[in-house]
Amino acid sequence: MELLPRIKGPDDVKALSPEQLPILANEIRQEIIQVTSDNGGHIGPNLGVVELSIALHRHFSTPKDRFVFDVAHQGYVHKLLTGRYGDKFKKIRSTGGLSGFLTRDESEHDCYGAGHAGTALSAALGMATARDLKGSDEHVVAVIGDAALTCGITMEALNNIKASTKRLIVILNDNKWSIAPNVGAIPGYLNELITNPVYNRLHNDLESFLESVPGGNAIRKFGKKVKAETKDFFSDQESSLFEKYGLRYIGPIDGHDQELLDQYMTFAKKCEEPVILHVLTTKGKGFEAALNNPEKFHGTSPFCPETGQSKPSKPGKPPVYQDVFGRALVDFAKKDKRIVGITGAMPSGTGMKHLHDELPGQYFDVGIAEEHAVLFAAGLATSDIKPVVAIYSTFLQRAYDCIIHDVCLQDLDVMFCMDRAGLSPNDGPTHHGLFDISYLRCVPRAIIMAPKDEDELVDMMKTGIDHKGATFIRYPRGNGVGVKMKDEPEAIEIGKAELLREGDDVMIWALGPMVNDALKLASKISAEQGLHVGVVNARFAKPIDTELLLEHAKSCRLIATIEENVLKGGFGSAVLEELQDAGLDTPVVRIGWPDKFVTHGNTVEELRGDNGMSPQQMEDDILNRFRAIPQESVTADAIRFPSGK
Ligand SMILES: Cc1ncc(C[n+]2csc(CCOP(=O)(O)OP(=O)(O)O)c2C)c(N)n1
Ligand SMILES: CC(=O)[C@@H](O)[C@H](O)COP(=O)(O)O
Ligand SMILES: [Mg+2]
Repeated sequence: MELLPRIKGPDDVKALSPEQLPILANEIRQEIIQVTSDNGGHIGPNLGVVELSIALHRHFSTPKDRFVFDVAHQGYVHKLLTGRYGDKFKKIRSTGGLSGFLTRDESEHDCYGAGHAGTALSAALGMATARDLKGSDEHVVAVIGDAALTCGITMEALNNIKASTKRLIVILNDNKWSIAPNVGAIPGYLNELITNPVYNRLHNDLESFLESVPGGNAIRKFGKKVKAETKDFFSDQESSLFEKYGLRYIGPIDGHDQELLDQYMTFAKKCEEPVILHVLTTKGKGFEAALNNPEKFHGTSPFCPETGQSKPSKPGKPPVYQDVFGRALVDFAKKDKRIVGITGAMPSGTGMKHLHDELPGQYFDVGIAEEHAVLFAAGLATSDIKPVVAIYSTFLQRAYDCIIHDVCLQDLDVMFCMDRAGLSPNDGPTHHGLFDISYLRCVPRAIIMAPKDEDELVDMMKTGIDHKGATFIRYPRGNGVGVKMKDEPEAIEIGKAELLREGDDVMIWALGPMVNDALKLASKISAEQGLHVGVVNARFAKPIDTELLLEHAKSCRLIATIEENVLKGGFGSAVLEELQDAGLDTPVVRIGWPDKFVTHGNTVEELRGDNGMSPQQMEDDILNRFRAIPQESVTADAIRFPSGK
């Protein structure tokens, strides 16, 4: 009988014999490989933390003890060990299945949610401090990756630990990888700790502890030998960066050695000071294809479990927006050496890898450091460099003040390219880019564009590169619409919309790829309802083409807006503001995302249908609103609903 199905929580893990643990580890790996081959997901990070997660559940007991995982993309093993094996896990990241990250409402064992990097240490410190204030005795364990150390918030928390608590356990899961190879000074420093082990300064307590456990003496002797050999490397009083921050540094140890993990976890639990246990793991361990390509298998689409080959997508699909962006950026950067590209540890996801490969001198990966990326760009822009900052819509939320205070207030010339604007269906609420129009529209000097297709994306990049000031281009995850690309991009007049279809009953003002949905809708309503429905490709959420909008507001019975953004403060709100400012009361129906966090699901279409944004729902919204307008020339029964209502 397999072990995994019997594991309902930490007590079941603790009940296993040491001999059973590798069997359990293997079962977990097979389950993760199988399920992610069907659903896609973060297979690499999770295969790397199997033994570590087992050790955590053998030494601590959630929900009383608390685990805080950074990003929480590596929480699949924790979920499998806390009763979520089975149908729910088989649908992880899919409709009705588990979240691909931890969320507080999914399980009592998940004390803290995530999806964005860098939050774990601060949250864990908050929990430890709360414990101290209440006088309770639970353990708090933060699990952070090596790339989490490139994140400023992690360093802010590190700085605060010593002043805040006496007991906090930090597990540094060092696999040398972010999504791409980790960057900056941190990996080099961690490597120093590995190649010249800081060695945990065999204090009496650790030394006597190691004497008391089987095999401990060997570790103790190794430690003394290393200390002797490295004494010139580290003077006694300064052994590691972490100890300067007031944490006891232990490690590095093999994060796949279950026995070693047991010993060091036992020791860490006894520490009456904050401790960081540096474990070395291998991303993708147990699956050859992931070992050979850690970047691809950090977060992957469905694949063949035997070969690791991605499951074939429909032939002839249009290019994905990130690659259109990346290739165009290379072309622009070749023509203008002032152009540089900046990514926050997302070269492949943003398409910046194309610039890295072709013009490495004009490429910068600053790590998981979005605030720094924007400030770095601001500094570059003061010296006649044209920075192009490629950060997902959702991750750019991190750098909001830097956008306002540093780039726009100083009127600096920076172009922001925000991929994943719209839904990231499988990643869910932490990754949907549904707020950027709202959070940017109120910022003076911000110019916000959204292309209707991949060809217009490149035109908007040209527009942003030519413009002297802050421009933001937002576009969705995934494939373009398959239009022919111009040979040479053409800049667009700032604030100029594009009239695609005439109409005087209803004018649909759509933004971004929703323009294509709007054209289909207009044709259908016109054909079925005998209404004259027009479509405008708005192109700009700021500034709006006020002249054209007011012309339509005076000539049409209804203005409809459609956007891939929340309605609150979105593009439709901008249209309302313009009409009000002009003293016009033309009816407006706004179609966009509701004021809620949209869960994860299988597809964009499915989530749209769940949130009132299917084609039929959009059509009904428009007709309902049109029908409610008191108009002598159009009687209510002249409007037949497609469904015959
Ligand atoms: C603020 C933010 N920026 C970027 C990302 C994208 N991202 C997700 S995981 C990851 C790398 C994490 O590396 P590490 O912490 O070392 O964990 P590992 O995947 O190696 O286990 C990145 C950059 C994110 N989730 N949040
Ligand atoms: C966990 C994380 O934030 C990234 O791995 C993210 O899931 C990547 O998203 P894309 O797959 O849309 O690039
Ligand atoms: Mg890592």
